[in-house]
Amino acid sequence: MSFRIQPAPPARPNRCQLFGPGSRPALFEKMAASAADVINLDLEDSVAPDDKAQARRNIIEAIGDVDWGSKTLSVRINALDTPFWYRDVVDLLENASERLDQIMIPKVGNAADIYAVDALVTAVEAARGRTKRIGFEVIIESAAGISHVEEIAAASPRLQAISLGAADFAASMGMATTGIGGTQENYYMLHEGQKHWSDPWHWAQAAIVAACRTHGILPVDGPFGDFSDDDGFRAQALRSATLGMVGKWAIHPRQVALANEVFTPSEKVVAEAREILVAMDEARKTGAGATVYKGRLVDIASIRQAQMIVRQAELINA
Ligand SMILES: CC(=O)SCCNC(=O)CCNC(=O)[C@H](O)C(C)(C)COP(=O)(O)OP(=O)(O)OC[C@H]1O[C@@H](n2cnc3c(N)ncnc32)[C@H](O)[C@@H]1OP(=O)(O)O
Ligand SMILES: O=CC(=O)O
Ligand SMILES: [Mg+2]
Repeated sequence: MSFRIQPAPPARPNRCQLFGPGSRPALFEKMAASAADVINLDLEDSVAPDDKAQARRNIIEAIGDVDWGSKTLSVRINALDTPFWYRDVVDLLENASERLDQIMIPKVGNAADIYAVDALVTAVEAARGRTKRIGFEVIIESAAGISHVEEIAAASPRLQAISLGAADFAASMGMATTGIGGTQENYYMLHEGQKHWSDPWHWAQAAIVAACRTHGILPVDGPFGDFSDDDGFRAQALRSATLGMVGKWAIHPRQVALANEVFTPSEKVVAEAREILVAMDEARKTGAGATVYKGRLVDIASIRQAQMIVRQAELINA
């Protein structure tokens, strides 16, 4: 471990982030009643330019009027290369109730993007005497974003979560696909005449996880576009969880239960983690740093792995 201890990420569940367009207020109560940990009301790409102003009004009203329970409530603003984003920030922070937890900044390309939003948010908060400090979450979904992911993760103490946005990421990278996440037909290795599919999102996810873990931020997998493909969603989510991500977006309500299932450690996994902690405690009493659990090595690093799983389970059940 470096001299600088790895900071812990925000201690809240983030297994599923359910999105809905701000231009469809009829969905808001349904989103609030869902089992998602985080709600993302969208002002960006699911809202047509002519509907942006009305969507802002819908969202501001709903933040105060809808019972969002204990969910984390987030609004995705428009990107910094549009004429909409400053008005999103100003209107939200001047008019929305303090129930709002976060704003999500899409298409961030470098730390300066976050600095710019932070400066505006800080000024409006001070001017309006808002007592609750708004958190940020961002989407890495461009070549610039992934190239600067570490400086982005370090950019603001407001930052709570970073998501991979597979759709815009693919577009920015010039990837030969119109699919949003998941297996890509042409991304395979050939071995003795057999195709073995690889994961084109893997490296970007791993880079995001590393940047997030370095700076105490939640790494999240973004959208999976084909909402009729439950198995495909589950496979993508399982890969993300294995890499260290804590949750995944749902762009349709049927994906919420799938994300919750994958990102909630199963009873079996938690029981095994607890057994490893007990085995290592026994080993410690005999002065050993390593022991055998179910025929395999466990050592002091296994304590940290097991603790991550137990902590995640405790967070969800809190
Ligand atoms: C690449 C990106 O940026 S992804 C993030 C931005 N995109 C989004 O926010 C899109 C979010 N999703 C949606 O807009 C919609 O789910 C769509 C357009 C994909 C599909 O909408 P519909 O055609 O209405 O879906 P469908 O008919 O299957 O809906 C089934 C039920 O779920 C409800 N529902 C649909 N979407 C949502 C949602 N996002 N949240 C909550 N409930 C929803 C419908 O109202 C319907 O309810 P009912 O049974 O009471 O009538
Ligand atoms: O905003 C999300 C994406 O995939 O693009
Ligand atoms: Mg996008």
